[in-house]
Amino acid sequence: MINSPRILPRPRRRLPAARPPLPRGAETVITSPRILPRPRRRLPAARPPLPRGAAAVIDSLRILPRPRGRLSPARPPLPRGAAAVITSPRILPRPRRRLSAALPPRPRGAAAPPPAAAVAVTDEGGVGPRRSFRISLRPRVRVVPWVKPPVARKPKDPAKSPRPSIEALAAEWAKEKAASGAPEEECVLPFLQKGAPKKEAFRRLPLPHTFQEFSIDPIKKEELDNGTEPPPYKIKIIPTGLYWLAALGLVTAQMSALTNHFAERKRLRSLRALEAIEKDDFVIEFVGEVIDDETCEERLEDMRRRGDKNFYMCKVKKDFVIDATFKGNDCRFFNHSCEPNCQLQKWQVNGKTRLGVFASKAIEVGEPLTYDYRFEQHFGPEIECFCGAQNCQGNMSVSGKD
Ligand SMILES: C[S@@+](CC[C@H](N)C(=O)[O-])C[C@H]1O[C@@H](n2cnc3c(N)ncnc32)[C@H](O)[C@@H]1O
Repeated sequence: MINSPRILPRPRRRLPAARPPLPRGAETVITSPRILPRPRRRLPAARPPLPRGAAAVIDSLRILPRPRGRLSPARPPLPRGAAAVITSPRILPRPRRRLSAALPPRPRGAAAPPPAAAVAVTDEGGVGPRRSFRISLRPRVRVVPWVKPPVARKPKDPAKSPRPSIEALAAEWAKEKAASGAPEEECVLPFLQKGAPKKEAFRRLPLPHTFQEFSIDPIKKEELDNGTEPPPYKIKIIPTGLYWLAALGLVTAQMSALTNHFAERKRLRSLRALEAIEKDDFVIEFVGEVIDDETCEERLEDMRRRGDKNFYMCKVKKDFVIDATFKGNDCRFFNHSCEPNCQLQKWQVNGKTRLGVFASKAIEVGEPLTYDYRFEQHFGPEIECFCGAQNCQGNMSVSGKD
């Protein structure tokens, strides 16, 4: 499992210089995911220069002055039980020297920040659900480890029996599996095997996916229940070989059309595996706001009017649309592929319908994670498909179905 973000070299093509270059050694902290627009041209220079050393909190289109004390104390905690809201990226100041000085030091002996989830988001540009201005990621940009804020725990209900541990559930699962006649080696859970990364138990659930297993994922559940923000998505910039070819002067008219095509592809934010995933493994749950058809239509209309290109809705059934536009987890970054390595499945868990992504083949570390939207009920206009698969259908028919 890769725990630290790898920032790969910036592609050759220069990004629009809408933003002045960061001073040497400056760092930017990306603390929460935000799908940024793909500005066609330069953004209007309406943004006044920040005063020296000032930090900006970007919340939609408003640039707020930095509060005196902590970075964003103005944001009230979410109500209990509310889903974690992914609303805005917080850009920390561009300090003259080291950014880390601006962050509170980790107390002695404190645990290291939590490792990455089983998946990482790579930013190759993208169009977001809300208009904002572009954040230029420069080669020196570094993702600073996220320190989990203290969790507001719910008081325990003494009447409720304590939740069984993962190990207890695993033992129960192994017993069931053995009873079903499975060979001995299949009755051992991968994450309990010697040398297996401990975190795996909490990030992904093993085979087979009983309802019980599907409904336990303590970390994900906690993120959704306690109203804290989920960990930031790791951003990687993947260079495209085509830019090197372009630099070598091999660009013909056809070639430039191809480059444009790939430049389009490059803008796709994608999700990559941070650990090897076996076939049929549970990868992640598709979560978001559950909205009815009417709200869904309204939101789609808003998005069309704004010219949004990325859609994050998935229709489960009538009046049951999961919208990960404003609230969601890494699952919202799964791209479509005509030759996917995952599959979105509908599950009934304790009487509730839930969506889970499962690996449809063995997946290597670093591989982009995809599923086929055409077999799922995804929304959005019919758009050209950039999946690059040999059997690519050319477009994604992603209109909603009942
Ligand atoms: C659920 S989002 C996936 C994450 C998205 N790439 C992003 O940057 O946020 C779905 C959107 O991604 C884009 N997308 C996903 N797969 C694509 C593909 N194969 N070709 C073109 N666009 C794709 C489409 O704009 C689609 O509406």
